[in-house]
Amino acid sequence: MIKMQSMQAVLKQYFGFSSFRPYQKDVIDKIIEGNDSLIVMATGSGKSLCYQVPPLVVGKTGVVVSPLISLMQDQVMSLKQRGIRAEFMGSSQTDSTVQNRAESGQFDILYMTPEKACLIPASFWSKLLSVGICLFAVDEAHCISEWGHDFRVEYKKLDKLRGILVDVPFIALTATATEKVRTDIVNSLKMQNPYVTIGSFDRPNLFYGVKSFNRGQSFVHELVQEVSKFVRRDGSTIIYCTTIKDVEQVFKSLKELGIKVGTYHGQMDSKARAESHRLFIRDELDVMVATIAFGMGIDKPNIRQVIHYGCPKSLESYYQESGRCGRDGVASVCWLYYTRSDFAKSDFYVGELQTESQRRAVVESLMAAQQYCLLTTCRRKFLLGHFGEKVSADKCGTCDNCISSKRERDMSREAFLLMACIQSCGSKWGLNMPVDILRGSRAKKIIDPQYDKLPLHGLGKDYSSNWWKALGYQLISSGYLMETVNDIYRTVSVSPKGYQFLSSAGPDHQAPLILPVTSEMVDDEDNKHASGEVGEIKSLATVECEGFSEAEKQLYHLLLEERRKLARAIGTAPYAICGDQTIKKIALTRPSTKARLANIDGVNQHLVVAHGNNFLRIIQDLSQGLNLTLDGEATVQTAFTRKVYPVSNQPKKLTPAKFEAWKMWHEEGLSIRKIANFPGRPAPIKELTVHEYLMDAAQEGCEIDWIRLCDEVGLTRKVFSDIQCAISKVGSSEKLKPIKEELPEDISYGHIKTCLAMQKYGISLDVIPSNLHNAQKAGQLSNKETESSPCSTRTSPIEGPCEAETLVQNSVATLGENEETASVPLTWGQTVKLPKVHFEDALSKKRQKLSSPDDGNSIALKATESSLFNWLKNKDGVTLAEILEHFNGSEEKSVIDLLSCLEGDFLIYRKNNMYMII
Ligand SMILES: Nc1ncnc2c1ncn2[C@@H]1O[C@H](COP(=O)(O)OP(=O)(O)OP(=O)(O)O)[C@@H](O)[C@H]1O
Repeated sequence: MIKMQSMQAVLKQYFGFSSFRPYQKDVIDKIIEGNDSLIVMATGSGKSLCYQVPPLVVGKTGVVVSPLISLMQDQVMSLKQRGIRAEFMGSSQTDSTVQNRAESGQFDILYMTPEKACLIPASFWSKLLSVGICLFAVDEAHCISEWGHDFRVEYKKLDKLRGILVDVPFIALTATATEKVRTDIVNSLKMQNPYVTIGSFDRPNLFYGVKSFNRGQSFVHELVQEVSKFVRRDGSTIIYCTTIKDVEQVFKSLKELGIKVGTYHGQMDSKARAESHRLFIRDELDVMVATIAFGMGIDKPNIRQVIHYGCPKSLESYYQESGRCGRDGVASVCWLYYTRSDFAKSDFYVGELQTESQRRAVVESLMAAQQYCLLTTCRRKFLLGHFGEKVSADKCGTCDNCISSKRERDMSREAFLLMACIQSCGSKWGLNMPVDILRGSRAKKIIDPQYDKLPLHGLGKDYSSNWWKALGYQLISSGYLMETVNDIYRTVSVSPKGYQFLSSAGPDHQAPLILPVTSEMVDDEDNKHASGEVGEIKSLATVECEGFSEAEKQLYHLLLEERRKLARAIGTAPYAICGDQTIKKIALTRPSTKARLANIDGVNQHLVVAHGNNFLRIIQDLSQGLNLTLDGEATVQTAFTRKVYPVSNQPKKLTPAKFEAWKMWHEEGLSIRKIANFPGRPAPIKELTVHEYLMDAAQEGCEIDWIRLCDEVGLTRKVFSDIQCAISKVGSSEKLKPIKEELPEDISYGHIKTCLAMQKYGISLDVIPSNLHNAQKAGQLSNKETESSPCSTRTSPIEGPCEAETLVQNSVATLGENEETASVPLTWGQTVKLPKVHFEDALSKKRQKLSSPDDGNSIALKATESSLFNWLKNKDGVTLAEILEHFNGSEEKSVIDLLSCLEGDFLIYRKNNMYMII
């Protein structure tokens, strides 16, 4: 329990977060207990926190091995902005004192390259061991395995440290690891009975889409126009190209449009690459055009779009690279553009590989990426399936294939021609040969084997070669054709299912064969240029600042600019100070005191201590200029009630009954109960069924007012967070039953499904008002009439100014003479020495000051700072209403003031409008 409180305190104090993400708490616990651990979790899921928190809890150094200097530098920069003592050791470290300071235990977190870890003398380790080392973490651990997609030889040598760091827990972390790679990691690092955590690979806030394109200048022109619009509206973009030539071409076109763009590739010298990287993460560049040399571990949270300009060489690298997108959890988009020629690059990727099995692995990886490109079903399901994760739903609702209603038509004649042609030329070629025959080619490769004499020669001239290849891949994915790999060569043959079709057909008669018209086919059939389709990016872009008033929007942008200036002045990245989402919350709540600022999710203690006064002054000045009041009631909910995609017509996959139910609820405002018992029905249906209809409608992109829905089904913040806890305990949201079993009886499947849907669409808990108008008792979804009411868009945050001494004063008061100091700016740009705050000391001293509980039976109980604190100590979180009920002898305003003071002192915190002890 004590450890838990410390973990929670560390989380808020240093990171500014009020809750752990799934798995984090358990993993941290296990590490603190001394277990070796293997952590396989999605990109951007927060793995780093698992090794960053333990050193702060136990007060010993955590050593982290990381493959890239730039990655380590970014991490160190961010940690320093959180008041954490972090450094890196590697060839580019210019500070010669780092090693001495490291071995005497002066760092909480110490990063090093694998080379450094292996080469540093044993005396370094023994000195560090004597002062205390709490973990040895290997980040991007898939680099250990030759089976991983990014093998590094030096990683293989880390095992020799096992004999030196005998009782130190070894932690391996990666976002992509097949079973084979996982076993390799555990064996290579000689892990002993490791605690293994494998989370979901899903990134629910990412939209996945694919398009075919041609590498012509006109396409590049269209693309850069769209990117420039996107950048202006939504934010940072990375464009990954497969060649340096493409990088240069796209870069040049963007530059000509006046976009702030940089490049990153292997032919740039290391200084130029580092500068480009630095400018991008510091928001000085809006677009980075790069080869895959740029990427692993980039944790700039506000990248809103990742475009692949050309098919990647494997789905593993696609997942890693697209995983740079939307790391703050906000909806973001990942587009992949491919051309047919990308699929023929096996020769290029196979390069120097010696063995057939290595070459085969590369070809198979490329084939999986090709399959992803040509898919007509849910891309997310395919991607997750590739990593061994089963998804029962056929549609995710947030990929291009799930949201667009694809055209289909009978292609039996064309399928007959292609399959017959493959059969006629002996099934020993890929798709190119039969397609060239059908298109009547007279190339040498056709004439020599006399394929021009085949009766099918020239019968397929009406379609382009790309059209035929698209059909070929449709037939492969629907099982009429089979593709086989021989060394690096692929051949296509007719499958038993295809034979069946051929044997019952002839040139003039075939059974109907309905297939989707893919985007490549559409281009051909409608004579439509691929470039015209780029425009779709726009309609799928994230909706920034939805629900903000005009003035709040302005304030948000001004605050972003102020954060950027501050970051520049202190030489850090804006996101290291705090994330965009935190700035949004500041723009909406406009705190007037440090206590209120500290209460915002994402605000850590270092920010409050070092920059709090400046932030408050700027918030005040800007708000005044925009006629906004301070301590505004957060219209936060509306800001995060993101619409999915507006739908005017019935989505194709939604049955009329479901669409009707959604229209009655959404457009006519009828309650779920009214819809279930609608007089027009032959017989009433269950309310739970109506609720499920609404969930299906949401899945199909219909707009849902989540506040109203939560209100109707009784999904309170408490219920929502109970469900989140249950999910994190179960470790997966794939099956509902185990989650339900972790929860009280009165929390229904309906609640769980709503909660999951909201998580999936990235809808924050903040949307749920603290006092639901109609909130039924949980679990009574089908029992009570819940007339719909106009949706409340306002919560009731705690009001009233805080007259408490400020956090800085408190903290300074607890410091001894010899406390360490940290350099922080006084105003934007100036720096002074501020005492380094030891939070635990402050906390314990504050606790000692408090007297024993005066929780009595008196009729009118008065709240004091200490009585309030002691009473809260025994509670698992209470609402303001409950506090007021208990301390019935105190005025609401004075209770709120006391709470603000305790919050300001970091003794209590507020989460989902519940007050808890840190
Ligand atoms: N509990 C939390 N609450 C809010 N944000 C969090 C939490 N934990 C981590 N984050 C944020 O999530 C982002 C991603 O975290 P992190 O860099 O650790 O991801 P990762 O799992 O290592 O991903 P990758 O494998 O792609 O590098 C970071 O910006 C981090 O600050």
